[in-house]
Amino acid sequence: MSLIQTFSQQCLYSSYPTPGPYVPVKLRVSCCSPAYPAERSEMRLGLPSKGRMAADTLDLLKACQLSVRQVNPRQYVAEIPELPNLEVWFQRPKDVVKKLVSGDLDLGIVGLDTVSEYGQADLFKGITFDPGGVTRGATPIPEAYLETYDVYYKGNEDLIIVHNALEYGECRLSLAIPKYGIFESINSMRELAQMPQWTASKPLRVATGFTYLAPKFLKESGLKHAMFSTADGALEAAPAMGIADAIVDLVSSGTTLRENNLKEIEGGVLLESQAVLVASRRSLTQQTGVLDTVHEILERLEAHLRAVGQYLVTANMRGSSAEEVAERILSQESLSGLQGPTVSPVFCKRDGQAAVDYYGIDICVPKKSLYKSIQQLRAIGGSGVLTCPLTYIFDEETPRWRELLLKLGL
Ligand SMILES: Nc1ncnc2c1ncn2[C@@H]1O[C@H](COP(=O)(O)OP(=O)(O)OP(=O)(O)O)[C@@H](O)[C@H]1O
Ligand SMILES: O=P(O)(O)OC[C@H]1O[C@H](OP(=O)(O)OP(=O)(O)O)[C@H](O)[C@@H]1O
Ligand SMILES: [Mg+2]
Repeated sequence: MSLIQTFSQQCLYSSYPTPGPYVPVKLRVSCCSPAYPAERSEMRLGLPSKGRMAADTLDLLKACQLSVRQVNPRQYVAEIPELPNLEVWFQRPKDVVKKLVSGDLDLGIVGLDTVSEYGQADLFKGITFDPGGVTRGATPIPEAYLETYDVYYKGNEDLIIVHNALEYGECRLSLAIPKYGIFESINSMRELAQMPQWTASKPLRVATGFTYLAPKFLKESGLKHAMFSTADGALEAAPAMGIADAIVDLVSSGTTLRENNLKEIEGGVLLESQAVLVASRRSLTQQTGVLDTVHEILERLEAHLRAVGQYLVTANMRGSSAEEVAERILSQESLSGLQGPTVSPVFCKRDGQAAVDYYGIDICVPKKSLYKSIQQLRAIGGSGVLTCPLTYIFDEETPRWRELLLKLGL
């Protein structure tokens, strides 16, 4: 698929038909009906098989008591005992998305960048890709592809982001240019687009693995003359090697750009990304059990992510009434809790009757202000302070569940 993209984008978007040093592209296309599989009874969740997201994804699921059980680390299929009738399939992140689009997976966890780049179902409609094909890159694009290309740019709604912020894999997709030479004084996309150097015969050469998002972004930024080459890694070397003028790649700490004398520019961020839970609309609406399973996963994810970094603090406090104790607690800024403190009477027996001298209090506090909260509690008379990390905070309703039902029109 990426070769089809590269091929069509180079020919359509670049101003000249046979791009100089760029490799000829081999492809063969054939028509077929949409590649949805026969109805399956089991649900399938795709997880990254390798790379920086793989371990974090398993860790997150484990923290939600959804541990993945893999009989053999070389096997690509596994299970989550808590979720019956669900198969886990380990795939490369981009293949998770492609298989969601083709209907071979129902759910997946990958970076938003990967969903945005590869989640374009319309490109696949009526086309299969054969990497062993024979057509060469200089061949004119048949009319049918032009139509596909147009549809493709409009995006699609076949994939639904169920949870958009799983709080790992944070990075951004950015355009970067050299700090030196003709780019020394260029600091924004507007300035880059206005440079006189880019013409039909000498377009801006961009190296990127994002052959859908990058051309779309440059086109929208008003950069008329641009062409694209693709590579699988170490893109940051391309400008210094003279292969490209700019790159579009993922950035998180910015170290790789800095070490390679490259800089980001104003307006040059294409996308902010982190891990997301994504589902096929078709599976959600048509396959038995998928929506219920998504509800359970979503509830656990939301409740867990809400609880991350929060501690439950309990203490006893002497007081004349629950209100008086609550007022003392609320006078301290670190002790207001999620919805205010819970204050409950501690009963003791005095002269044969139940009496209250102490109140038990429960508060949630962020880990970073835990010690400060304990100091404040002590200062207002708290004793017997206990703390424990929280696993879940379940709200009355999972906000993203409501959003999902709305998106599905349910
Ligand atoms: N530097 C980074 N910091 C944080 N997250 C990143 C970074 N680079 C990539 N990611 C996120 O992790 C995902 C997987 O990236 P990773 O490099 O592990 O795999 P890949 O690039 O698809 O595969 P490979 O590099 O092996 O070809 C990306 O899609 C992105 O969401
Ligand atoms: O801003 P930084 O923290 O320096 O991270 C950015 C680098 O991380 C990713 O590469 P990765 O490590 O995945 O290697 P790859 O090029 O082989 O994918 C990305 O492609 C950048 O090269
Ligand atoms: Mg990578």
